[in-house]
Amino acid sequence: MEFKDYKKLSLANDIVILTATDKPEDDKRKVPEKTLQILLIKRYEEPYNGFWSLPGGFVDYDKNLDYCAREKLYAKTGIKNLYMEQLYTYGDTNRDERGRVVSVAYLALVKKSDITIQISQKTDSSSASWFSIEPIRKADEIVDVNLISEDGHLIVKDLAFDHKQMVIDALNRLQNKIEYTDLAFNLVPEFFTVKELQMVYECILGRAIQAFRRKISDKIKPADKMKDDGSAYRPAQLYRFDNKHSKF
Ligand SMILES: O=P(O)(O)OC[C@H]1O[C@@H](O)[C@H](O)[C@@H]1O
Repeated sequence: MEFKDYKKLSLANDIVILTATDKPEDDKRKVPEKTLQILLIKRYEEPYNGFWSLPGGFVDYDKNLDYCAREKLYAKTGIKNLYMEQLYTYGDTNRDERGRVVSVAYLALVKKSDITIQISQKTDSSSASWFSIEPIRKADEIVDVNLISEDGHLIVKDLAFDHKQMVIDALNRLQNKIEYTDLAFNLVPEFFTVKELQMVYECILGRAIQAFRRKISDKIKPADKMKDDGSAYRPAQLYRFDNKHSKF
């Protein structure tokens, strides 16, 4: 067969954008636990009209794949310059009823403080929203997920297309990579306490980590600052990422 004889496919990008944020905390004296959140977009057209979905879209014929993913992300959410890696390629023949659409999914990590303002500036910001992630694990693997709106009222169990599987795969990727890479530092501000960093690791892994300070010590360095939250307690030392050991 010649090139012209092969039927052409359509190509899409989808992006799993994750951030870590404080869980609502009753006891104001404690460092709040963290929860992972994901940015979803509401669809206002068929297929899956009215469903929540990952930000994404079709790849432009004349643009590079990674460039397109970043451009679509910016167009739909106002976010740019964030950590992003390819996750997986989703190619089931029936994944999109409009035709043969293969989607290359990306995992993006972002500090929430960097992007809140940009989202609120978007004209259609009402269609973009953060959801807290409640992973369902079997042994150590994440096998399903519930997504809960920030006010806790809406629980999303199904997403458009195969996007829920993309979310599950992204969470497993993050969980598997976090212990041997520096990925977690994309989810904390420039200055953080050891306890805050530990909470980020623990919410990704879904379990407590013993002797965390010792395990992390060669990746962080003290900053010339203390965290004073106004409480009667001693201010905590702030640290920053020490990227001399970075694998990136
Ligand atoms: O959002 P539109 O442009 O309709 O279509 C793009 C979507 O079509 C799906 O196959 C992809 O997963 C992507 O999210």
